[in-house]
Amino acid sequence: MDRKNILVINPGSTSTKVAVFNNKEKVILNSIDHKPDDLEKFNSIVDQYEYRLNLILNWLKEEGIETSSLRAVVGRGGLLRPMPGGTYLVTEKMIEDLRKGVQGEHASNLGGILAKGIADKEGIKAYIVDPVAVDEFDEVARISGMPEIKRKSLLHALNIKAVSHRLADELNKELKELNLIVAHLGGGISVAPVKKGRIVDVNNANEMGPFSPERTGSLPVGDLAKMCFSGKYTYKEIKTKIKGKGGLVGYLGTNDAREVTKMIENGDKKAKLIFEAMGYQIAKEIAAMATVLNGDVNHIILTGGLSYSKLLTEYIKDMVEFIAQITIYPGGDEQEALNNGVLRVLEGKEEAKIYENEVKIDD
Ligand SMILES: Nc1ncnc2c1ncn2[C@@H]1O[C@H](COP(=O)(O)OP(=O)(O)OP(=O)(O)O)[C@@H](O)[C@H]1O
Ligand SMILES: CCCC(=O)O
Repeated sequence: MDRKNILVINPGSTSTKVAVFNNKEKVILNSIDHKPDDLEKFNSIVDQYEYRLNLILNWLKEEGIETSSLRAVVGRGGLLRPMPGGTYLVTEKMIEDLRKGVQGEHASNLGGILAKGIADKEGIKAYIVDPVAVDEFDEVARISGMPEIKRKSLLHALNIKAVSHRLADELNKELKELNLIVAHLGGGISVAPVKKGRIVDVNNANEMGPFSPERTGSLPVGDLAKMCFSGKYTYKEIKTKIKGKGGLVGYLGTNDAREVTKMIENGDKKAKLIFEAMGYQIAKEIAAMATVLNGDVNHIILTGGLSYSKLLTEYIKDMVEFIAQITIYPGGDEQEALNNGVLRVLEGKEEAKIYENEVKIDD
């Protein structure tokens, strides 16, 4: 059979998004949703491997797509060791680290493992592209202010790199000619200065920067320390308050910006204040990243699900348009970004990186 298709696997906490591409053309796309009951029985994310693998293989069968038609398989990469961005071949060492969760557990740790599982059976290559552990920081950006704690690069690298490439293409420029600030506004928020294609700084989307639909972002540290030692909360409860029950969820009981917009339209003053505060913090972070680029900013990009909200984007625009022109790419398409990453390699525009050559392995 003619091997023409690329299988894309993007495992999330509540779904596994799958797609098949023929070159740039999306042949088919599906979101396989997982009920909480189905996932709760597993002790860890990697234990979900067989379960998610079978769902993907059954879906391919139902759609009449033979695995023998696949040219390559690509998965969303996870919390690996800090690494430069790019498209990576999935190697045994990478699989070992994805299984261990070297920087923690994340549903995307399964992406590379599932991709390699399917690719090996077909004797083809498996890849990951721009995982959340992409780290291209300037050294100065790692210093936190407390010697025991380092600033970490954990971010929506896949979409940030993808929209940066998209804007460069649309401007008919090379990415390495541009200085951009990209704000991915999703369930979590990453605001990154992209200097000639390199993400030289970013708020750690899990625990720093602006608050988001369900995360607190940065907090006054003294008050947080007091809360941690108040005896009222366990470590797990505090972690959930920071990520999961923070941000819009903490103040308004929902992580859905559409619901918040309805509340505001119905005259809810608290909802208006909180939503504006989120815009205010995002705008401040964008301006902070402009200083990282010494004010030499060609363009600001707003992307992610929240950037569908005109209310929010207009608020941000009003505060930061003095810095540079703003382009909005609502949503983002991670499946397309994964496919494009592999195509860049298959078409010889980029070389696939080898994980163990790019990261520091000291264990
Ligand atoms: N049409 C819309 N108008 C306003 N807000 C929207 C719209 N569509 C999605 N959102 C909001 O976008 C947010 C989710 O964004 P997104 O889908 O990018 O997040 P995610 O994929 O769950 O998480 P992440 O981007 O952190 O990986 C939610 O608050 C959601 O309500
Ligand atoms: C760690 C940042 C990416 C995410 O929120 O999933």
